Amino acid sequence: MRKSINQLIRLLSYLRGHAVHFLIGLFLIILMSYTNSIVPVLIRNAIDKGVSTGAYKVAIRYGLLILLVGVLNGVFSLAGRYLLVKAAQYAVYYLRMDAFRAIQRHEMEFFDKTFSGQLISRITNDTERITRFLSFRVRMLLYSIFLIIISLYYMVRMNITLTMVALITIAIVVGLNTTYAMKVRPIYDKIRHQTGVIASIATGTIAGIKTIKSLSVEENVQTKFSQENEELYSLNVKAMKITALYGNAPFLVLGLAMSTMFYYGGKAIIQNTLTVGELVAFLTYMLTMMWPLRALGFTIGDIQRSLAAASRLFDVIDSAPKSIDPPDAVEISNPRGEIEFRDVWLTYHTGRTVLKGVSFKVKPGEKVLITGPPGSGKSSILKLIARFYKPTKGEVLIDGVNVAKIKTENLRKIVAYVPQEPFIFNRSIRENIALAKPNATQEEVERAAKIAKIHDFIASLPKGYDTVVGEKGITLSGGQRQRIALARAMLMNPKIVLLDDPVSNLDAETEKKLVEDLKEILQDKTALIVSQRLSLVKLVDRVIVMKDGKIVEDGKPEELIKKGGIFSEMMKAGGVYGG
Ligand SMILES: Nc1ncnc2c1ncn2[C@@H]1O[C@H](COP(=O)(O)OP(=O)(O)OP(=O)(O)O)[C@@H](O)[C@H]1O
Repeated sequence: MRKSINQLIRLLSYLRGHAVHFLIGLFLIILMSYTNSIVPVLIRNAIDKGVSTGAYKVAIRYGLLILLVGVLNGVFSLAGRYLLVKAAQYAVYYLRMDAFRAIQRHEMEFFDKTFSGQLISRITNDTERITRFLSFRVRMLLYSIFLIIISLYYMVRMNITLTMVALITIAIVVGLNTTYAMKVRPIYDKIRHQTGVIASIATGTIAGIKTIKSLSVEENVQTKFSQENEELYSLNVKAMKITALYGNAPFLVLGLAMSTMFYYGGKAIIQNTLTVGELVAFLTYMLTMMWPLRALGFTIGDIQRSLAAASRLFDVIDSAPKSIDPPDAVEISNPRGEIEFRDVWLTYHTGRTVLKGVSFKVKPGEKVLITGPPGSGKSSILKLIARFYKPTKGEVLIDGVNVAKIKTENLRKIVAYVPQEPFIFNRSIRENIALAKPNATQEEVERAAKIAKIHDFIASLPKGYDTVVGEKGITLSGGQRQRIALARAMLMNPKIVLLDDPVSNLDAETEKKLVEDLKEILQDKTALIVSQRLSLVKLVDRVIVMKDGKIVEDGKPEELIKKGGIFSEMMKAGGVYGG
């Protein structure tokens, strides 16, 4: 309970900038409850003081008053809803931004451990639920509660017995709707989950369509899809059955209540203890309250769920580091590009230790090939230099400074990491290259593209640097993607370049060309290249061979060949490790 209250306070604090809008909105909703609940009283007066006594003009006057109240009600509803929705959207805008920023501050391990679908759901579904809560649910709750209270006040003043009938009806309808909400909600949850399952099968199928087609497994995929689709169908039917049952029950209760009111009311009219106008007013109250009563069951249940959604978002925000930089972060103003590993150990969150006491030093400007069997920890070395992960033990240093202490912005300028399968965003080539420096000039972008030897290709496209690539744009070949990624890296003029398997996806010809060009691209840089392809040997001064998380060979390529160890065997085998 205490936690829920704290979460509610924290959620409401996001309304800060629009608190006045929110409060006026709430006030207007209360006025709306009031205008709605006095209509039956006006009807009573129109009947008792006008129609029943033959005072036609009085009846007309009340008729006009009802019209005026109706108009006011519309105005309050419109303005109240507008203000509340505006305030809620504003709050959720900031909440969503906070969550998004926090997600980006999280360390790589967080993404290893968290399903991406879950994170997407935080930013989309959970924020949507909170918007609904702050704008719609809060409005309904306030409206319903005030409407019921004000209506009961007028009812008690008219007739106690009929008020008792109304109270019993209220209790039954709220009870029925709460039960309905309890029964149907888990099914709706399952429907939401199942829709997600179906969406992920569809996404996976579309993303992997080439593999599916090449293996001719369309039927298997269809069978799986069909099973999940059937499950969704039966869940929807189940939800519909419950809705049909509970959705109509309140009308039965209402019918019973109205008959009872006629029974007692009729008698009371004959005994002169109730007027016709009062009976009509009671019946109108029952009709007016019906919708708010039905909504109440859902609204009450939804508060807890909305707060749970808020809590999930707050967890994402709170679990992120407050800043991506350590408090005592330093800058290296004139980097030389020296790298050192001092007895580095790395254990991933899975518990697997992939680096076991790795020590080496790379001189500024040196080019090093890191090779070895799959899973021996080669890429992990690069990831530690780029500070995607922290060593479990030991130190990684650049120019003698522990990378953990280097300001992130500074580190990103010094070190460029080009992943094995660079991600090309669905934007223009210019934007893709200028990703790390969006305000880069055309000259800077072109210079980077020229260094990466992709400028001529880009210039040959009809739209040049404005050509959109990726989904819905032109498709780039593996080699072109690598070059765009290299241009992206070169734009920052880094001192250290880390290439993770740069030629693994390339055909022999493209590989040869890239290796030739890399010589020039990496000219004045320190470079660490992870690869099992020996074409890269001619590019490097030194080779480090990894095996089972340890360095097993380290030296000049010629020396290692002479030594006759793993590396010389690889050379003899003529290429890919073990292949
Ligand atoms: N983020 C991660 N979380 C958990 N385990 C990981 C992670 N990254 C890598 N691993 C595991 O660590 C081991 C070493 O991975 P790494 O990518 O460093 O090896 P590698 O030598 O570069 O392999 P390959 O040549 O196949 O790319 C592998 O067993 C891999 O499954």
